[in-house]
Amino acid sequence: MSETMALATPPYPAPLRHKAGLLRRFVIGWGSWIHTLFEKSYRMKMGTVRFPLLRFFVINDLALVQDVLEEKRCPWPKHGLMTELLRPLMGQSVFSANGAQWQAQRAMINPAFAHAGLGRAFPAMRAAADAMAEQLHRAAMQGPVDMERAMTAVTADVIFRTLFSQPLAPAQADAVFAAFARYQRHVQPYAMLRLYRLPLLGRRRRMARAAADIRALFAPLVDARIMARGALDQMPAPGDILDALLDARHPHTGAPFAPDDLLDQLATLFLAGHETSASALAWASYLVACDPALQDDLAEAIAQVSGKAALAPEHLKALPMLRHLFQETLRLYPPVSFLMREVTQAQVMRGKAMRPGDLVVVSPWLIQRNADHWPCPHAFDPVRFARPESSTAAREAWLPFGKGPRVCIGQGFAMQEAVIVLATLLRHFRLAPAPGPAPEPVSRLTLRARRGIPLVLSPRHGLEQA
Ligand code: HEM
Repeated sequence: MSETMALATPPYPAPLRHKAGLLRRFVIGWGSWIHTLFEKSYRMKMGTVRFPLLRFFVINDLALVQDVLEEKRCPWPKHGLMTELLRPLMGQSVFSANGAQWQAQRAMINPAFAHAGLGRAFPAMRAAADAMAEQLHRAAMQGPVDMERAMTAVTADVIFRTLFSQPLAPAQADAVFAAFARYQRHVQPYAMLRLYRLPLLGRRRRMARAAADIRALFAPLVDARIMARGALDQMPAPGDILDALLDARHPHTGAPFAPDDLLDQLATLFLAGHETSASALAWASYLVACDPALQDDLAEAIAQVSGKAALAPEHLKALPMLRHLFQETLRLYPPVSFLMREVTQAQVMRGKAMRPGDLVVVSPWLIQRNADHWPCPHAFDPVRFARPESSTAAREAWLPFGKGPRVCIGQGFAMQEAVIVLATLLRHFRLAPAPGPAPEPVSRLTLRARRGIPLVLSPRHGLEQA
């Protein structure tokens, strides 16, 4: 395997030599957070960044990270700025709510989420991955394929099937991709204008329009399901997440979700459930495209494990290297690169005085690229996840899904989905980077590539299932 070869360093923005001043940070931060980082950001235990509106404390020290994310000493709610950035898309849902409201929502969603139990979700994931392969065979004949778009289509299809028991049409998936890209384009300047206390220049309206385009997908499906449940008492319910959300009751009041709240939760599960996975899968396909030896080893392992049979749950267990590829991708390109929390009590951390309202940033991007935890931190080395000496780092300094009570509800779902999608992709195609510049990661709400991730896909005859 590629273990003995020199390790490749996939693209990331060259850190600035020194911390940028207010004006420079505004200009650079307009397009992407990670471009404002400077060399010391990748080494320091804790740093401070001042904006006219807010002070940010960036915490990389693992003991402090645990203190914040585990909330053992005091509450560390999601910061109001983050809630504001997400509100048009998700309302006040389980991703952004705090305190008792969040607790009740999570309690109502947890059983709904058991409906996405991994065994149960498997067929939906496999069907979406097979549909992806079919579409990609057609698309690949036209030239390089943008993997960001392709991975959005398949992950949106997976979550749609799990939520609503029906596939998402490719045209709908494209519309979601375009609307979310518009949202991302406006949200980053919005955040900068807010932080600098400047007029928002219509950004809020444009974000609301993009969000409405995405949310419009759901209302007709909910209405149709409610009617069907009323009319067809005798018919078995599909038993998907929508059914479970309709049956969910508030732990104290016994009330169901109000119609708007239900839409907020559906939009949240849809967006959190596909945008992040799409980003990581697009980077994973790029990383493997740049390592032909690894790619051939993986394709051979998939063929050995499953032959030409349809993928089954037991095949996934026998493909640890595919899992390590995805873990390493999430280390290098965490889709949620910054977690934001609010200081609720005045306190001192590493000699820095914090006041209520200050913003604390825990950054998977920085922690997972810190040389104190990871040797050759910017290099692509999936095998590191197989080495016993990485186990402490993998436990403590690998947090693409967050940690503590607010840890991602879909972690197991995402890992299973990734292995199915990557196995299907590698079974059908040999991947190579398209000619032209390497993709450039930019981080806004999620981490994406500035101009997409184009790959050349050549059919691998003989390995795809019969
Ligand atoms: C590679 C894929 C994924 C990544 C990297 C990811 C990452 C994250 C992270 C970092 C958080 C915590 C944010 C914070 O602490 O501020 C989170 C929360 C969440 N994620 Fe994921 N996620 C992924 C896939 C999914 C999937 C597939 C679903 C649903 C099907 C999902 C649903 C959620 C929800 C509902 C929350 C909010 C949990 C709460 O606050 O109680 N995510 N995710």
